[in-house]
Amino acid sequence: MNGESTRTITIKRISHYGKPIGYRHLTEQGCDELTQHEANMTAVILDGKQVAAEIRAETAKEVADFVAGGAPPPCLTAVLVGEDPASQVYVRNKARACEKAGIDGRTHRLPADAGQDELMALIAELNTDTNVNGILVQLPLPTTDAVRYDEREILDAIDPLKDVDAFSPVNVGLLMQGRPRFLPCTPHGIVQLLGRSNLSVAGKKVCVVGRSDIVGKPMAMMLAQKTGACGPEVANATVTLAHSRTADLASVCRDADCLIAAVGRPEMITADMIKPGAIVIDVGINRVGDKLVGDVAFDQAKEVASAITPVPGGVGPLTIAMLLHNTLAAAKLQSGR
Ligand SMILES: Nc1nc2c(c(=O)[nH]1)N[C@@H](CN(C=O)c1ccc(C(=O)N[C@@H](CCC(=O)O)C(=O)O)cc1)CN2
Repeated sequence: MNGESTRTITIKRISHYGKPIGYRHLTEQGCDELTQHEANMTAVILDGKQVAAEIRAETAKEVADFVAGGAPPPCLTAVLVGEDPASQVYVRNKARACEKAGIDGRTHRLPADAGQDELMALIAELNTDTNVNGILVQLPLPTTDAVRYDEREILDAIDPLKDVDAFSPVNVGLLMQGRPRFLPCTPHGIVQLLGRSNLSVAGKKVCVVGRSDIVGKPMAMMLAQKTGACGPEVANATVTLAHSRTADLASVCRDADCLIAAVGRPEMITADMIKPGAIVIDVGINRVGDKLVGDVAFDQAKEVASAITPVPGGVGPLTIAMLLHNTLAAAKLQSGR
């Protein structure tokens, strides 16, 4: 053998919703690598719409069972301040998704210049309304010449038991401690997408780019938790939380087995920043002209990655699916059923 080490490899083909996703090479050393790249395939496209439809169907079934048990339909109230076109679309889509799942979806609209006091008064009213199980304030809040909202004060005012976005300090703290009440919708959607695609990040290096309260920070926290703390799907990753001030961002990204981009800068993650065979999750939704693009330069990234989410049709649809899930969870929590 000339002193050379041998490498016994078992190749296991894996798939995502019936489509071949690549191969796992199981070596003697116990190393488990996704090496679709070596197999000379372009990345599998992770279909967020399909996974979201599956989760929404499961939630609809659970809602029907809950109501059949004598409970009123869960009620989600969205608060939309101003007329931002994207926010209007998201709120409308949330209402439609609620209706399809058997959830009572309501929307309160306030003018952009309603002001902090009026918005705080509405939150106080919704907190005490026993018919309302979930409350969300659509973000971002508008800024006008006359009015600037204190977003933190508003999110802090939402009753944590009705906080289906999981943005309140109590729910953030519970997640941090590994005993979440509600999981924030976008990171939870990503965990579901990975888990349901049989993509494990346990023991792997994950780099989350972007430290927002909505995605980056909770995402990092969830992936680093022990098995079971944030659901059975994905945990035990070694996580790096990178951001705009990270030194040599490209090499930090390139070191990751799974790269999650949530920075809000169109196509800033280029192919040279991706480790061959890495899983790439694109959370960005950027409007460039009349096109919607992610934070990842998709066409070049898919030649390097083993699996990648598209924009649109990747992470976005999962956000609303997980919101329905949280609304049902809130209704169950409040009814004690
Ligand atoms: N209170 C909240 N505000 C915001 C959240 C949130 O989770 N809670 N997240 C985003 C907006 N958002 C939901 O509110 C959201 C964004 C995108 C999608 C989505 O399905 N995107 C589609 C593309 C849709 C399009 O054409 O614009 C996709 O990616 O395929 C759903 C929900 C900020 N605010």
